[in-house]
Amino acid sequence: MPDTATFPGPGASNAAWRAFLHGLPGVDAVGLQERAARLGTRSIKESAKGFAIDTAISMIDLTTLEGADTPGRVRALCAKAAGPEPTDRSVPRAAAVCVYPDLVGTAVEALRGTGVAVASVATAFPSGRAPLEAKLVDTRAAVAAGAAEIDMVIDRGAFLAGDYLAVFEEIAAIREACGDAHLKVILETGELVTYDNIRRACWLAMLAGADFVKTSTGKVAVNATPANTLLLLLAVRDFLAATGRQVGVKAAGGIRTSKDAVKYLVLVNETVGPAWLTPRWFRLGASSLLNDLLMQRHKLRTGSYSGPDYVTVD
Ligand SMILES: O=C[C@H](O)COP(=O)(O)O
Repeated sequence: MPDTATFPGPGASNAAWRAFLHGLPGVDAVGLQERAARLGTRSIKESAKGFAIDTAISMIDLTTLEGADTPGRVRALCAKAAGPEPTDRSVPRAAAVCVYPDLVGTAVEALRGTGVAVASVATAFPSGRAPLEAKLVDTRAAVAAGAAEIDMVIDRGAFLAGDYLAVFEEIAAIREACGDAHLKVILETGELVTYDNIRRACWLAMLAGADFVKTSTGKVAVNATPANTLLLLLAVRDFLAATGRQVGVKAAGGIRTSKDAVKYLVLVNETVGPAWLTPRWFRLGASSLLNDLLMQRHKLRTGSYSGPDYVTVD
């Protein structure tokens, strides 16, 4: 675990950042994948399944990030996030609804008084390719419209070119533009090529002020995986030990089944433990997971799957 004495201080040069990030311990890729796979096969007791499903529902950032999104679609999603099963009030609400910045106002209106947060992607999502000034405008607009959480994506081009200082400064500037809103930093792990790079990007984001580190946009070939999520969990654990500051983790992209969601909860429980096992510190970013969780919940309670009319279309 890195010592705080080795952290680059304010005004550190790119060379200092490079020395710090490349001085982090290398990732044992085979060991990481084996550990993630082993934890993924761990079964949970039948009695704990209901709790796990409800916990997963409460951790969802219910997401729609399509060019064809409409206010009507966002309102329907908000209704679903606030009351996933209208005839059963025991179903927990989702943690947040995640939308593009121009739809934040619609979501804020629809979710008022429900306790569900509005999250918005910003900073030229999903590519991250725009001038910093445009990214700041994007972020401020989303916050001004009422977003309580901003999901920013890092500039992978700068990171892969070794321009760590630029990535650090950009995250720090967006963190400042967020004001009271929480900042989730999307590393886009599927484009960072190596596990060592994922660990470096994660430390860079945490040191720049990220409230959450998030695996993926959901828009590339490889999104959340148990291995890259495990790597983030180990980093936030080490960061807490080194600095006393807790950072959340969001696994996002490609998580569609209850089985997968429960695997992520087992990963959290077995690595960083109950301190992260709440929506405050762990999220599942997903556009089409909720229905499967609702169907499994119904099966657990009644012994049979519901008919096709039981859940609304995602
Ligand atoms: O942040 C959430 C992701 O964009 C959702 O990805 P997904 O559509 O694969 O569930």
